[in-house]
Amino acid sequence: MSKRTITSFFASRLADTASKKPRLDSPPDADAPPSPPTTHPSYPHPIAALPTSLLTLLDTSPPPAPHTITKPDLSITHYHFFPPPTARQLFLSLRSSLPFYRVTYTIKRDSLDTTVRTPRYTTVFGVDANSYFSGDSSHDARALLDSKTHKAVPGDRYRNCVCPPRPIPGCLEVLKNLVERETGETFNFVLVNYYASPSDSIAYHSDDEAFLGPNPTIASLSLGATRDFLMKHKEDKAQTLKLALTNGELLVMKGATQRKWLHSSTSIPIYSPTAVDTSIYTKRI
Ligand SMILES: O=C(O)CCC(=O)C(=O)O
Ligand SMILES: [Fe+2]
Repeated sequence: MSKRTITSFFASRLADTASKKPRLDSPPDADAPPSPPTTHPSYPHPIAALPTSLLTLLDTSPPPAPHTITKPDLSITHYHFFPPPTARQLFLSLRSSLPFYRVTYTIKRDSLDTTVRTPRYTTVFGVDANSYFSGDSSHDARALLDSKTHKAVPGDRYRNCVCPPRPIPGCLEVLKNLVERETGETFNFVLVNYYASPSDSIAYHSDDEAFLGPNPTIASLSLGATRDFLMKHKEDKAQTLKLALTNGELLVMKGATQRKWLHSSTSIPIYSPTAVDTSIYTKRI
């Protein structure tokens, strides 16, 4: 590449960056006091807002450069969405503010009921497209309303639901908005997995639950340690994929990907007190 070409390449990148709008809807004022925590009766405790200094970093991060992967029945785009130091601060902030839990469920093993604990921490927010929460994350008495009638949702609508509706707290709403702006998609669930030790992982599965629709878009933001994301085609066993998801990377799966492929996330190979990981998993319904 000639010198002239390199210069013009960087000149156009700089021009792009300068013309890019701020990434956040309301860019933070660095001197503003932190927003109050988000509260709701469905939360075990108030959920702290992201620190203002971190919001400022999110707003000034450079625009990400997407990469696409071409394989049969697969639609994946991935981005270096946040610079690693910003992603690390996000990880620490969310790890201390979010109410994580281990999901347990019961299976029959040799006709005995056995309780299984999932090998990761999780926390889920959002509600399906039949309902929505009134107000926004600055309101603490947000009511669950029917999407069509705009009246209170009947008490039994989510009675047997494994993930009872919970409004998305402000700290995750910010990230959801950034992902929506970049991908042009809208999401109404945010699931955060926290892999707290080397033995934490998620087994092969696809996010193909009926309520997600036939071709759901799933965006996954990785924060913390680099971790292998493994994929295999459901029918064509020769088709596999291994991606090392790094701190601050955003992976977007679309189209037939959930119908045709399985994905899993391994436990991390080398453990140190800092090599823990979380992924923010945003689902569109
Ligand atoms: O943590 C990840 O990257 C994947 C998580 C996942 O596949 C899920 O929660 O369904
Ligand atoms: Fe998944």
